[in-house]
Amino acid sequence: MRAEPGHLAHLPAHAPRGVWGAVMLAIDNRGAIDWDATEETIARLCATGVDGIYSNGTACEFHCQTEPEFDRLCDLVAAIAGRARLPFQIGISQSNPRVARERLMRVSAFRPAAVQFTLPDWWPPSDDEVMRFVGGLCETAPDMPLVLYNPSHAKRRLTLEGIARLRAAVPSLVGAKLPGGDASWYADMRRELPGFSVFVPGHTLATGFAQGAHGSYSNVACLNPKGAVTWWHMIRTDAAAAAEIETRIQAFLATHILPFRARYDVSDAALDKAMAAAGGWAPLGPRLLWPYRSVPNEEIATLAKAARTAFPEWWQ
Ligand SMILES: CC(=O)N[C@H]1[C@H]([C@H](O)[C@H](O)CO)O[C@](O)(C(=O)O)C[C@@H]1O
Repeated sequence: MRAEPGHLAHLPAHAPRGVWGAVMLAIDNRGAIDWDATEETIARLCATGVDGIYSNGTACEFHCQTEPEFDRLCDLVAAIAGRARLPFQIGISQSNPRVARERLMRVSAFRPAAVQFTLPDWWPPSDDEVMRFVGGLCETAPDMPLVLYNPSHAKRRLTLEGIARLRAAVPSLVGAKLPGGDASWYADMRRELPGFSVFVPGHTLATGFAQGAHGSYSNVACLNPKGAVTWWHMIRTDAAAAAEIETRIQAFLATHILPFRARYDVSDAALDKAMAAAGGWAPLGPRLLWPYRSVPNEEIATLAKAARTAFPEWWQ
């Protein structure tokens, strides 16, 4: 069974939907955060028509930020998104659960639309510990909508049934950011999580939406936020055209992006930032914070050309 085309309408009003753009950090030649360029990047992202922006996902290198950097970035994101009247989410994710809880306490003051969190990560938490952790986040900020970020590289992966149990116990859990799956995964998702916002990877959004997903914290928006927004509109109005674009996106990733993993031994954050640098919509290079490796600068011009050849309509 396919999902109702109107499945977005079945979400509660405050649940996230659509294409959200990742805040990414501009890094200077010495390896420090370039705050001016980062500010400019966030402002440009806000002007692209995305449904919202979020900071401190993987692409934002949350795992490498110090606490003062985290606070400064939250301040910046809240100010710029506020000025643009755009919803924003902040990730409080941290492998140390007590530090994550402290981040949650501090960001509540900025009134984000929701907060994203990963599970405690050094020692994989048991079911009971997961429940205590998420319950504790809810106690810390009872009115804050929570979004679980449980990617495929998380040390503890929850099943859809596990997420449903968590949601039953913690009603402020409104959504999750998940790797998605095949048709049977989506069938399980529709059964287990009705009215719950499920976001899937950017390059699978057309097939994901057709099967009941509600949006994406999107890698396609790293490459070209306006293009990702146009595509999202198409996904809801012209499924055949949207599927054709998805085929092109996946071919582009397979041919031009994923090979960087083996060639340079880089992380997903490095792939996202290489795409952003090639997209050229912001003063952003491919460099990551220490100690992570990046796609070398010399690759960006070739990648930029490949992107414009693959999606000429996005750079007109
Ligand atoms: C393929 C894709 O869209 N990847 C995106 C992922 C996934 O949305 C998430 O891991 C769920 O699979 O989130 C990010 O890492 C993040 O939040 O910074 C950005 C990245 O571009």
